[in-house]
Amino acid sequence: MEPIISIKGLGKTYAGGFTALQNIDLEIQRGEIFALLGPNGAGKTTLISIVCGIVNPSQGNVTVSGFDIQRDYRSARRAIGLVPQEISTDSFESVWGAVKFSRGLFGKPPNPAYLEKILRQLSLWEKKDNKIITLSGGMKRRLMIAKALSHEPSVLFLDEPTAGVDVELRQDMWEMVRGLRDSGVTVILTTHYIEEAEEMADRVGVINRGELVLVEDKKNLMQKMGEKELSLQLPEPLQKIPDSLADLPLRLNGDGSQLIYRFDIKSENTGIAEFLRRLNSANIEFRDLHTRESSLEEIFVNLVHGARREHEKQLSGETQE
Ligand SMILES: Nc1ncnc2c1ncn2[C@@H]1O[C@H](COP(=O)(O)OP(=O)(O)OP(=O)(O)O)[C@@H](O)[C@H]1O
Repeated sequence: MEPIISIKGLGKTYAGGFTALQNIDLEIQRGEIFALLGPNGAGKTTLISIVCGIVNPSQGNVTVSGFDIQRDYRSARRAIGLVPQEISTDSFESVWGAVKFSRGLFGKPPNPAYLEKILRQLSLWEKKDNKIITLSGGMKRRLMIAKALSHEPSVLFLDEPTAGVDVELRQDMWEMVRGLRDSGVTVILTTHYIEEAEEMADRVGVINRGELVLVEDKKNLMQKMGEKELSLQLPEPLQKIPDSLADLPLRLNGDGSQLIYRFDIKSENTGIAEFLRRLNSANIEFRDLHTRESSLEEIFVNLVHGARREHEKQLSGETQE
């Protein structure tokens, strides 16, 4: 199936000469939730802004729903709903008035039944006649989404949808975004909360210093890059790792009551059987054991730090030449 968004060879150098994006190739499939992760200043907003036609690219092409964002700007833009980071609405407008107005901006004929459907989906129907100023922060955020959906876009961009939102509301937002995806909307979100990507995304893209360093199915990513830990609960805490086990990838937790063995999920031989045999020979007993996979956060930190180290190495190489 043709991707809903196709980005080829995209680059952006701002007027001052700063290159914010380079060589970005990315395809977004219809109906997926794609999370774009990256540290501050990595280029996430620049990328979204180009796709939405707010910033002009310096190189490359982007199509949305088959429309070139520069040649067919209006058709491409019509296919997109954008929820920016900042809440910006006319406070004295009613909820209903705001979504109706947003739809009108895209030249769409009125469709009260559709607007009712999205307000109900976003749990805002009861508030349709309320002035925006009377809504809670969470409701205002949902209203921003309703406005972005008002012209029936096929792709929804959410820039940091839950920044500064409390845990409970964040879970509600996640639930709601999944509901949108199930109703056929493709969702692309940027986030600093790795758990958000871990929780919601079908695929993850990591952007660092303007380069897309990785695009991967979330499940594969966690399997491919992740490590696992086997923790043994000890009946008697250990002061230190016994010398006879010193060559193994082991560590103790803070009070010595857990012995933690780290292994690679990809590896054919995890070494667990050997580890347990040697534990027995060392007369170390355990009460309980469990395994844990490394989180997306650990993977992400490794990736970004790894890339930074590589970059610094290159720079120091250049200065030595
Ligand atoms: N109009 C501009 N002129 C010059 N440089 C800019 C402009 N807009 C952004 N930049 C620079 O481009 C880089 C990428 O910025 P961008 O806002 O895309 O990052 P981001 O990944 O969205 O960051 P954050 O997570 O902090 O929102 C930054 O170094 C930023 O300073």
